[in-house]
Amino acid sequence: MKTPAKSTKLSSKTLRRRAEAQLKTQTEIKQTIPSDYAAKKMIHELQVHQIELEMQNEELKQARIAEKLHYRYTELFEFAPIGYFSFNLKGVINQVNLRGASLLDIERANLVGKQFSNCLTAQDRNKFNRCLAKAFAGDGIQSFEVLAQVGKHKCWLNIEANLGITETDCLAAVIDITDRKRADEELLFQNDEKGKRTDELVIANKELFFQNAEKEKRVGELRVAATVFETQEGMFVTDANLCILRVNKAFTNISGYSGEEVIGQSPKLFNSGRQDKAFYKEMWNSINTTDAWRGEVSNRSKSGDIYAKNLTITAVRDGKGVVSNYVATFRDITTSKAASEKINNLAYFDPLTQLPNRRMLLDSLRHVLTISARSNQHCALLFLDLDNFKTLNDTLGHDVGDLLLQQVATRLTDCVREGDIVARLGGDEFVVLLENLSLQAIEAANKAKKVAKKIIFELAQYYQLNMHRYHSTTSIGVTIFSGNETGIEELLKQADIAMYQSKAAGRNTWHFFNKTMQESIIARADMERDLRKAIEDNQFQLHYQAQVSSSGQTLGAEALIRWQHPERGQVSPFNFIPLAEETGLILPIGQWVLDSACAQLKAWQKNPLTQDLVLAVNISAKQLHQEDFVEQVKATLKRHDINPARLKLELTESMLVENISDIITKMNILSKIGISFSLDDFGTGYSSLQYLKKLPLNQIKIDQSFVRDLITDASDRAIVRTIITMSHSLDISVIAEGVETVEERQYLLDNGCTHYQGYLFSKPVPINEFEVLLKKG
Ligand SMILES: Nc1nc2c(ncn2[C@@H]2O[C@H](COP(=O)(O)O[C@H]3[C@@H](O)[C@H](n4cnc5c(=O)[nH]c(N)nc54)O[C@@H]3COP(=O)(O)O)[C@@H](O)[C@H]2O)c(=O)[nH]1
Repeated sequence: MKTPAKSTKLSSKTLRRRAEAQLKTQTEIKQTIPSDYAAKKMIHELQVHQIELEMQNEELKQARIAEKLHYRYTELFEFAPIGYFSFNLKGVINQVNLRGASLLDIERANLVGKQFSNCLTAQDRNKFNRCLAKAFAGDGIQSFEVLAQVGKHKCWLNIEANLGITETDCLAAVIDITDRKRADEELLFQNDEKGKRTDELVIANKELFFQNAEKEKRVGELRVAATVFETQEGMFVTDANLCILRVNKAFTNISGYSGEEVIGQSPKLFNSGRQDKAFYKEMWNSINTTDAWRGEVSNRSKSGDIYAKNLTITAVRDGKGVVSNYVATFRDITTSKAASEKINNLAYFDPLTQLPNRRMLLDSLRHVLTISARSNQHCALLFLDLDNFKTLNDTLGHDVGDLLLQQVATRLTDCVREGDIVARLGGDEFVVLLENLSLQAIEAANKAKKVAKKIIFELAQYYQLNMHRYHSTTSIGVTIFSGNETGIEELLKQADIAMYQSKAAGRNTWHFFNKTMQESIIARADMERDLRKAIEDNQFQLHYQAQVSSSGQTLGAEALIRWQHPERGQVSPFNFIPLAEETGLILPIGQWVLDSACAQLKAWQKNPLTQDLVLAVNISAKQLHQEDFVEQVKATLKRHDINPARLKLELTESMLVENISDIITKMNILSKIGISFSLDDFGTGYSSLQYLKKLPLNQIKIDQSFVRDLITDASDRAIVRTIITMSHSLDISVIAEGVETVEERQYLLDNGCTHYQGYLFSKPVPINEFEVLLKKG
């Protein structure tokens, strides 16, 4: 601490001068100055001296105040409760108050001139030096805590250091914060302890919570166990000796036995006798080795009824691993079993005949193919289709049809060995699968042939269908196979193809499948595909063949369709019309022909040379049997606005077998509006004079098969003459087709046939050629 500056005593000269200066400013003193010089001077001297005295007094007074202040300040400095230090740049103590020295417990005199950092613990010395340097650098007050080595003790000091006013030293206030530090540490420790205790409390809480949860769980488990025991499933518990200890309500419901009736008894009480010893042996084997068994058993209820149940037996072991109990749970599956059997039946059996259905057949075939692949045994697949079944259904009704199917099923089953499969595919189609016929294909075929013959014979026997005695036949296709090289669908197709051959061969017979037959079927499928495309792409054309009178005049023409196939060239109607009829494609084709013919008639109507020509159009059975056939024809006529008298529809004899009354009605309607009818291929079919009379026919066409050998064949001549005579007697005009020679024409003319069609006059030709011929006359 610096000593305050002492009051410097004024020199007498200075004092005199100041007193003189002050006297000049004191007017009241001047007024009292006497006029006498000496007196004046003395008074002046006295006055100056008085002022000098006053000034000295004042100076003394000020010095005393300063001294007092100094001591006060020193007192404050020395006895302040804070240690004050002054350090130089190197950290050497310049000054220190008493508190500072006592903080470090070192005599003040021993501190001044020493490094302060020497009083600190080694680890805090750098910290002190760093902070001191910052203070000297003018970084403001540096506040930091250091640990000082005070004698044998350590003491925490808080230092606040700042650069002094002179900037030559650094002033620092130092306080002992050891107690606070300890209190902090204590607090920290206590907090730590508190934290630890809180953690322990949390753990304890958790443990308690877990214990409660466990308890809850166990209570819940017991509740669940109790509930489970009383579920829909029957349950009983036995001891290790199979003595029943407990049963649940469902047990009583299912078995009919109350708890009292069975507790203490053995489960043998429920035996139905349907399971043999081996069954139980296997069951106990499983329980003894795996502690469980699951399966289906039939048991006897108290009432004596047998019921099926799904049973699970579980062995319960005690802590030592010894079986203490057995728990049996079971469900009555009598109803669900019956239901699943029913479902299975519906899925795999035909409900009408109870025979396996298509799905079951396919499954069986798959199995047979696998077995055959291993054994090399030949098997046979017979595909059956009842002949004219549709007619029976249509005439006597479906109920009667169903009766026939049922009886057929029984007869078929009787025709084959046990193990062979008879299945119904649907409708009137059945399949017979004959297994393990022979290692030799020939022998297998012979055996299959025998079965096929037997089936043909048995199915051809009379059936009693309610009130009706009915005769039916069947067509069979047979394919022989061995191994699994040919797929299931392929085998069915082969047998089907063979069956169609039997149909084509007149029905009521059997045929073996052969490759040629398959090829023709494939060709037919190709043709059908092409025919559909032909309709879409309009690949058809009409050719016209003249119909002439005995004088050679062209009365009209027959429109004959031609198919210009993009790859095959011209396809004959002989090849595609039958297929079109079978597939129904004849309907769009027939309509196209009718439309084209009418369009041609419309064109002819405008020309005097052609306006009287009659155009004959072939109508197929399918077309004629359409319900709206009449409307279609009328609409076509209207669309083209042509005279109906110029249109002639050619029907064939064979078309007149079915629904004759409907045909007559249709013909009559069309006939009334002027359309004429010609009966084609006459003599080749089943001609009944009976219906001939009823039909509104305008013309009969003698089939070319009778004309072809007319000159050489007497019977053809006789037929032709008969047809001509009959036509005349029915007052129907007659035309002969296929007239190729003058002799044929002459014979026909000589016998009264005056209209002809044939190569002698013209082949069927395109319209432009036909019109050229017309012009030529
Ligand atoms: N439903 C429809 N059937 C049609 C249609 N167009 C033809 N057909 C029928 O196709 C069969 C074959 O007809 P096509 O090959 O045209 O044969 C006809 C004539 O070309 C042939 N013919 C005529 N004259 C002679 C002859 O002197 N010699 C000889 N070898 N053949 C001759 O006869 C067939 C005429 O048949 P038809 O109808 O019976 O008068 C045939 O059955 C056609 O009916 C059609 O558009 N729709």
